[in-house]
Amino acid sequence: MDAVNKVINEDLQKERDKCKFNVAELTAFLDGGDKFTQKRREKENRVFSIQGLRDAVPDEYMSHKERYENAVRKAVIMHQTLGTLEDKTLTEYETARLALRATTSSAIFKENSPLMLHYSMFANVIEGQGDEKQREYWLKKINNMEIIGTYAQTELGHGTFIRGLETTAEYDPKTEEFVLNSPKLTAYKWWPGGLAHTANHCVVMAHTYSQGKSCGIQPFMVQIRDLETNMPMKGVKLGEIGAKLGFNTVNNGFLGFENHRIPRDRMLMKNSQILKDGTFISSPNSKLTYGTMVYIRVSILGTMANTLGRAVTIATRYAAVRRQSQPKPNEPEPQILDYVTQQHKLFIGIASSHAYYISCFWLWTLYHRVTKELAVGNMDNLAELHALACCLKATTSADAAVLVERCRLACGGHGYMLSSNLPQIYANVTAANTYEGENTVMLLQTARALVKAGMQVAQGQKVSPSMAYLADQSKMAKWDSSVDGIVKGFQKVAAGKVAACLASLQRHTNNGQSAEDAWNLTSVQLVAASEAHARVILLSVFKSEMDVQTLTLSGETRTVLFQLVQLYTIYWALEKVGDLLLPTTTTTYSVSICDTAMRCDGWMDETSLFEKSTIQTSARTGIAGLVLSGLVYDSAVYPELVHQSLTSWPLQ
Ligand SMILES: CCCCCCC/C=C/C(=O)SCCNC(=O)CCNC(=O)[C@H](O)C(C)(C)COP(=O)(O)OP(=O)(O)OC[C@H]1O[C@@H](n2cnc3c(N)ncnc32)[C@H](O)[C@@H]1OP(=O)(O)O
Ligand SMILES: Cc1cc2nc3c(=O)[nH]c(=O)nc-3n(C[C@H](O)[C@H](O)[C@H](O)COP(=O)(O)OP(=O)(O)OC[C@H]3O[C@@H](n4cnc5c(N)ncnc54)[C@H](O)[C@@H]3O)c2cc1C
Repeated sequence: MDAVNKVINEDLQKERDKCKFNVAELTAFLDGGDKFTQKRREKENRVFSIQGLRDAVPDEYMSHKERYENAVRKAVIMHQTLGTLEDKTLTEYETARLALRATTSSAIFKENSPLMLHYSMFANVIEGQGDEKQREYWLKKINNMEIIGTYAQTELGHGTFIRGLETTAEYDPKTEEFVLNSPKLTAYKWWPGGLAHTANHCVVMAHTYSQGKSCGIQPFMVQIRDLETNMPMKGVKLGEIGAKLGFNTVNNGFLGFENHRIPRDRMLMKNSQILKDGTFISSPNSKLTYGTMVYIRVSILGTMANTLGRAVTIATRYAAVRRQSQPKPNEPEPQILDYVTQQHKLFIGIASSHAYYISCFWLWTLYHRVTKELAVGNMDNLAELHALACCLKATTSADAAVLVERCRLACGGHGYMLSSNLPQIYANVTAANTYEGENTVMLLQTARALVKAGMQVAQGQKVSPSMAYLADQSKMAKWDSSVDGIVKGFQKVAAGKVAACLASLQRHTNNGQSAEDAWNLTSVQLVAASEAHARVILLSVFKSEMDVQTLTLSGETRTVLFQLVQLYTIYWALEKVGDLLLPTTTTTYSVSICDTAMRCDGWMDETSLFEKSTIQTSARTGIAGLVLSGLVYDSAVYPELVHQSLTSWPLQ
């Protein structure tokens, strides 16, 4: 550890020496307590000390096949290591939190692993879709790696439209088997991670038929490879889908069936069942089959926090050590971190990483509550969970992709080097805009719920807690530049957009358009309303969680966390200034956003609106210190991170 703590650059040490807040306290806060910081460090130090995880040559100089084989080699080491580090004393929530903060588990190794789907979706779908006997039988095999699996839903012809999936499973009551087929090329499963060579089992989502009738899309546990020879089973065709923008060691593959027979008990029967005689018993809610996707969408907020956190750590460290240009004659070249434009590029990434992290755990809490309710047949809160998971997954992944690319750009030519790791981080983060529900489609799902809530409000009915603000008819007579005031402004914007969508839908149907065409014609506005709702949630949760969670922290630590909340809130107020300036259908503002900038003069200078979006130099040391002091990552892991003193950034 001492070697790892060796400072490699005097600029970094200089920044580090200025730190005024309690790094250990802040690190423990983000980890969930001192004991978790210790556990995380043990895990990270154990993994980082394994020489076998170091590539003999940079993997970009390997062939596609060599990279895959190298990834398998490391996956085995990681499994053996992380397996021994598994702490059975932790709750599921604590384990998830630890994994999220640990740079070793999800981020660097699992994310690009051929076992990624085995860890992320395979176990979860059995947990969520298997009946008690099936869970008992399969989870043991999965957890001790007797079988390796993936989640095979997407097909060549359909990814978004699950009800359009073409893989068929026809029940044969004579043999009490299902016969799986891929009737057309478009029915081939296409994309599942690990499917090409790694997985020997998978959960297949197939259009199921029994007694000549459709039973909808059901999940099936299917063995696709012989456990001894690893060759494809009879009636199973497998292969690799080819090189991609990223994830090139995840081994994404294709899968086709030709009269492949499986026993009846391979249909996962927690929610729906097919009896021996072929009688179909449908699920109380057909969308329970989609449960694993909701689980992953929730976890994607954490993945975005972790991924963006790594990118902004790299870029901010770089900005502390890179010296460039000579704005003041006869003075040394300044650290590029002293340029306000550089701060403007990076500090929002630091704030966003924390906002996603806090929102992830807030949403996890709802997820676990709804999962418990579903277990006793209570579906009341499933729709709200689905709506939140969709818009937050879409918004955080879209923002993270933009901000990671901005981190790359902020490092100039060196950011374009693969050795910076920023291109690889970008390749991974941008995929989250597509997988687990393409972002536009996800935003439109939330828009469905918003339109429904808007109509309920109009009829004086109660709506779900996360949409309750839609019923707030109070006028914002004067712009309030506090965080709470800006959050309220965003609530008015979202409410106005929802109202405008309702008006548009009504106008189109009044003009004779069908409901579906009216929806399509209004879909751009619906996506915007859904994003506005996501902004309300992200901003309000970040603030409200900080209000509650930081009560026991010291003054300096609270200050720096609330500076993040303020930066995040005002950044988005300025990004969405057009929405905030526009009189919405439910609210008009007598004061413009410029007054906000005026009121935030502790933050901003008094010139153009654009310059008001920058962070004064006096605050430069503040936010940079957060990441340079190891807030985003513990300095024990990135010892060369600097501690940056915080100036007293005026709080509103
Ligand atoms: C974290 C690191 C690891 C990452 C690993 C990543 C590897 C990647 C894996 C994958 O990508 S797996 C494949 C993921 N694929 C998808 O996400 C497909 C997206 N499509 C869908 O989810 C659905 O097709 C749809 C878009 C939701 C539409 O479904 P459907 O056509 O059946 O329903 P609708 O008619 O639109 O809506 C009907 C009704 O149902 C409600 N609903 C829809 N989905 C859910 C759900 N998951 N949970 C609860 N409720 C749901 C929907 O809101 C409608 O309700 P009402 O409005 O009628 O009340
Ligand atoms: C890296 C990666 C890993 C993946 N891993 C897996 C995996 O392990 N298992 C698995 O099953 N799948 C996996 N997928 C597939 C992924 O789930 C799908 O790509 C995703 O669901 C999008 O579906 P699609 O590719 O068919 O795109 P499409 O749905 O065809 O989207 C194309 C365009 O059409 C638009 N569109 C589609 N439907 C609508 C609509 N109703 N309204 C408006 N616009 C619409 C979309 O917005 C988008 O702009 C992975 C994908 C990637 C990129």
